[in-house]
Amino acid sequence: MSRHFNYLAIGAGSGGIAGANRAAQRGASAAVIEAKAVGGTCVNVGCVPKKVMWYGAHIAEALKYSPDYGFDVTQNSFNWSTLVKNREAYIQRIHASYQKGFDANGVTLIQGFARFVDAHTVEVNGERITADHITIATGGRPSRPQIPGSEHGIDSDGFFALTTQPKKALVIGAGYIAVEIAGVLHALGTDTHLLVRKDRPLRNFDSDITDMLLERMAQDKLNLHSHTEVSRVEKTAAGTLTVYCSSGSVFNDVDCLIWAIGREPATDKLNLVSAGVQTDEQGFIRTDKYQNTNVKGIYAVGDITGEAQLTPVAVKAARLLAERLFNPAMPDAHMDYSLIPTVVFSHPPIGTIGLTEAEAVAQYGAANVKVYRSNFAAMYNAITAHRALSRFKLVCAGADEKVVGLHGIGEGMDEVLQGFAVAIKMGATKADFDNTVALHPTSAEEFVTLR
Ligand SMILES: Cc1cc2nc3c(=O)[nH]c(=O)nc-3n(C[C@H](O)[C@H](O)[C@H](O)COP(=O)(O)OP(=O)(O)OC[C@H]3O[C@@H](n4cnc5c(N)ncnc54)[C@H](O)[C@@H]3O)c2cc1C
Ligand SMILES: NC(=O)c1ccc[n+]([C@@H]2O[C@H](COP(=O)([O-])OP(=O)(O)OC[C@H]3O[C@@H](n4cnc5c(N)ncnc54)[C@H](O)[C@@H]3O)[C@@H](O)[C@H]2O)c1
Repeated sequence: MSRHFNYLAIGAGSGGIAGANRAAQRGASAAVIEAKAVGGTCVNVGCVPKKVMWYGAHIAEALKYSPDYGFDVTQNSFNWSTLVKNREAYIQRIHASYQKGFDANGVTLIQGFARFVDAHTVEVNGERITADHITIATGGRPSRPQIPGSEHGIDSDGFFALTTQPKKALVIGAGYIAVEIAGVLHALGTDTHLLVRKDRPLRNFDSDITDMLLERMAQDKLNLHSHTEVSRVEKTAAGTLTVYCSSGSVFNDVDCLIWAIGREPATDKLNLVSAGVQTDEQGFIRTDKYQNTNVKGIYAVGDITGEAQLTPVAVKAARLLAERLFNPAMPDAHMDYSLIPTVVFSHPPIGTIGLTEAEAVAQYGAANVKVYRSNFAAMYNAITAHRALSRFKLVCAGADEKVVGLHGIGEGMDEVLQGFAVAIKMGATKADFDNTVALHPTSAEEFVTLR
């Protein structure tokens, strides 16, 4: 048995789905192969379940503030499994809507694990499938450290598989995932410890923003352990974990250890050698700006390319590739990887685009960089005993004070960023920000009233 398509995506995650649908909309016969669940990391074990958990944490925080708003509420319990059940039902609905989209566009979904046979052929479930154009969109998986007992921990996939709430959790790592999972667990009432190897999490972010994150973590009593690296994990007879660190500290009675130490590309089992596709030493498939790999007719998009590992990046790159291949009006379509906005769903959320202050100084020289910042109490917390600060910051460069970086941490920052990202992508200057009438009373207005 064999089939032929104009366009074939391997992996039905953010990039694979977006590219196959767009190719079909442009008249190509298109198929996508998925080994696990449609929607990939984002829908099943990433953005979507994470954001649902974050909203759950948000409600826990609102309950904490509610007495100051006049509510006399008795919270009897929090049922983790109800939250998980409703979250998974939502994910099932997303699966169904993807199938509807495939049906509407005429995309063929093939369930199974794909391996290359040659540059135009893949094999799945014993069937050979050929295509004029093949896009590798296989994403990645969580990494594990090579230390004794690491198998006693779980990773972000395991976190989303938890059906009961951990009592005492250790989250290891300093990136997005570690910060987000630790924040959710802490807000929902787990005794949470975030362990980072250096002084702080999110070290690539603007230090003014991470300073405020550290303040807010301390205020909320989330246990951050800096300069703490796990060296060994042991399981006790009682089933709990004892976690030993190279600093000498030991954590006892841990019932959940979560590794959030980065992700590795899923290229190892694809048999790329048969197709002649090269990877870098870490296994990522590097492409040119048109998503071309080193083999003609084979492309890569999304996390597998090692570029910014974000769903909208995978989606946009895949759609633009499909436009280039099948839309004669867009022969030069390609993704612009500059100025990608990003949000960390911490407590409160962080939003950022462009250069940090340190990066701007390195690029333009200190004399050519001007920074504006504001610390303020968002009105949400103005009447609560919990007086929490937000911090917003603009990094400007050159005589015309072009805004080259915008950073914020505070309630609502996740929603504030998108509109400002448009302005910055268009090359807005500080004067453009100043010329914009504020929206009052909001946190966002701070960005157009900075002095
Ligand atoms: C915990 C977590 C939270 C995240 N939160 C956010 C967020 O808030 N915002 C954001 O923008 N991004 C977030 N991300 C990142 C985002 O999920 C990824 O950037 C995005 O999913 C990448 O899409 P992709 O198409 O490259 O790969 P994936 O979504 O990983 O999809 C790859 C698919 O390929 C399949 N596959 C692999 N090999 C084969 C094979 N040989 N044959 C068939 N199928 C195969 C896999 O099963 C998978 O379904 C998060 C990630 C994680 C882990
Ligand atoms: N809100 C979002 O948009 C969002 C959320 C989650 C993930 N993501 C994407 O997924 C990607 C992966 O996230 P991530 O958090 O897994 O990776 P990451 O690369 O952002 O962070 C991994 C962290 O783990 C640390 N680390 C590595 N080895 C370690 C060890 N042995 N012990 C302790 N710490 C160790 C690293 O120093 C690094 O800080 C992100 O880069 C991001 O693009 C995005």
